[in-house]
Formats: sequence, C-alpha cells, structure tokens
Amino acid sequence: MTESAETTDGRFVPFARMNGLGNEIIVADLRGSKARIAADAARTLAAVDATRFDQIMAIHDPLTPGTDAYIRIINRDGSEAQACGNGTRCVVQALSAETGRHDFTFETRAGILSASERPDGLIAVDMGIPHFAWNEIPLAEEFRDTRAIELQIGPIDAPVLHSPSVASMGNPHAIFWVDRDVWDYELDRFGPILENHPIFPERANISIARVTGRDALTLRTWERGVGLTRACGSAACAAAISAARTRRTDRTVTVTVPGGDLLIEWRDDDHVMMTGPAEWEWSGRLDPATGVFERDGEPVPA
Ligand SMILES: N[C@H](CCC[C@H](N)C(=O)O)C(=O)O
Repeated sequence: MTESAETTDGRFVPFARMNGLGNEIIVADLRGSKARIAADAARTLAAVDATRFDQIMAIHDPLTPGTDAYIRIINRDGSEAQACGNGTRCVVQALSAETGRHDFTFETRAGILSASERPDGLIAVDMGIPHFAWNEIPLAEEFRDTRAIELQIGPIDAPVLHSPSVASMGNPHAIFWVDRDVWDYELDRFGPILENHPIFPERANISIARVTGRDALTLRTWERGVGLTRACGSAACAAAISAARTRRTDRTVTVTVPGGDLLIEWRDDDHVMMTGPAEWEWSGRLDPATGVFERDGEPVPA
C-alpha cells in the first residue's frame, strides 16, 4: 500500500493493482475513511484498460472486535459479492507487506474468515463452510437434492450443458460437469443466459468442470457481475466440494483454472481451505466517489 493519500485533498485513497492467478483485483485501502467506493466509480475504473478489474476488494475498518478489517467486494458491474477467494489472497499479501504479519481475520458479507501467508509465499484462505440447501444458494424453487438440479441449455433433446451441481460458498455457484475439454464449450455465449436464469433469484456464478482424476479437475468460470475470468477462487471451492459430494473426486483436489492451479481441501470439520498465489502489479490512488485514479509517481489529477 502507498503512503501518499495524505498528500492529496483527502478524497484519494491508496490502492494496489494485483491479481490472484489472473483474476484481476484492485485492493483499495479505505481504512480510516468514511468513504465507500460508489458503484459508478467502480464501473468507471472497470472501463479503463489500466484499472480494468474483476473485483475491487475495499478494505474498511473492522466492524467486529477481533477482526482485522471489513472487506466489501465489488464486481466489475458495480454489484456486491459475498465472497472472493482470489481477492482475499491479494488482501493478505498487501497487508502482510504492510505489517509484516502473516495471519489475518476478515469480515465480509458472508461472515468471518481467516487467512495466512505461508513461508513459501502461497496464501491459504479458510473459505468457511459450504451450503447446499436450495433456499440458501438461493434457488427460486425447491430442489431437495442440489447435487444435480434440472437445468439445461442447448437443444431440448441434446442439451450442451445440463444437470449442474449447485452450492453456496457465501455466493451462489452452479457447476456443469463435462466430459470434453472445458475449452470446447461456448461459455461466453451460455454464461450470461445461465447467470441470469430465473432459477437463480440472486444470479449465479456459472462454471464448467471436467474431472481429470480423483484429485484433479479443470474449471472455467463465467462470474456473476463480471463475465469470463482467468480464475475464480470461490468457484474452485464450489467445484471441488461438489465433485467430492457427488463422489467424482476425493476431498483434496487441485483445480486447474485458466490462470493456473489452486489447491482446495474440504476438511473433515466442513471448512473449505483454498491455497494459491497472489501478485502485486502496481499502486496508485483513487477517488472512491468518481473512480478518478493515478499511478504512484504521477501528479494527482485536479
Ligand atoms: N473472483 C472471485 C469470485 C467473485 C464472485 C462474484 N463474481 C460473485 O459472486 O458475484 C473469487 O475468486 O472467488
């Protein structure tokens, strides 16, 4: 994080452009400020190449004693998400660089989670416990068994994708199982239709997954409020637990996403652990009300 916010008129807050396996993340530091990042400001930042992002992780002062920060998660379209695994790793790396600490506890809309930077630099996040009940995901109608729900796309008699597993990792996910290469499917075409399907009253993150072994799967995700991304940590968790729940894999799985590998472990205490990298790219300052920004070392815009 940068120290330069004080040199502005107070509107600007420090941010870092980072990524988690190619999931494009802006970590914005709003601690000590009453400001929030406006949805319009987020959309403005998303429209500029340099600051195009999948999620903004807005770090706020803690609400609950014992936590290090409250994190608001903002999607590219300005909507809010409950969970973001890759972004959480970026926050850990940023705060670890700032404080020298390695263990953190955060609060998000999905609850309280802990995360640690390991000596090898990888970051492990406790993504909490999954939820499988139809009304917790949520779905618009009752399904007793969410390991495979009735939903398909493509011709009625020869659907291209069908019978997804659905799960909540704090945010809603649908996982379509496929036998062929995950790149063979037009996720850019089906993603928007499925994300906004009436069965998902809060929309959903849509993934296609191919099981490649008892401990491995490949995954592509169309993210709610974003679109195709190179990685989605909560989707990797949702896919891994759904694979284990349907006996396709064991409970520890390497999930290969377009940006690389995430290790997911569904522990016996029901918590889902996600381990992977985070990378800093550059830092700057932004105005949370407008989305006006500048890189460190450049003059502050008027
Ligand atoms: N990229 C994130 C997921 C963001 C989820 C968001 N698109 C939503 O639920 O609205 C991750 O690594 O978990």
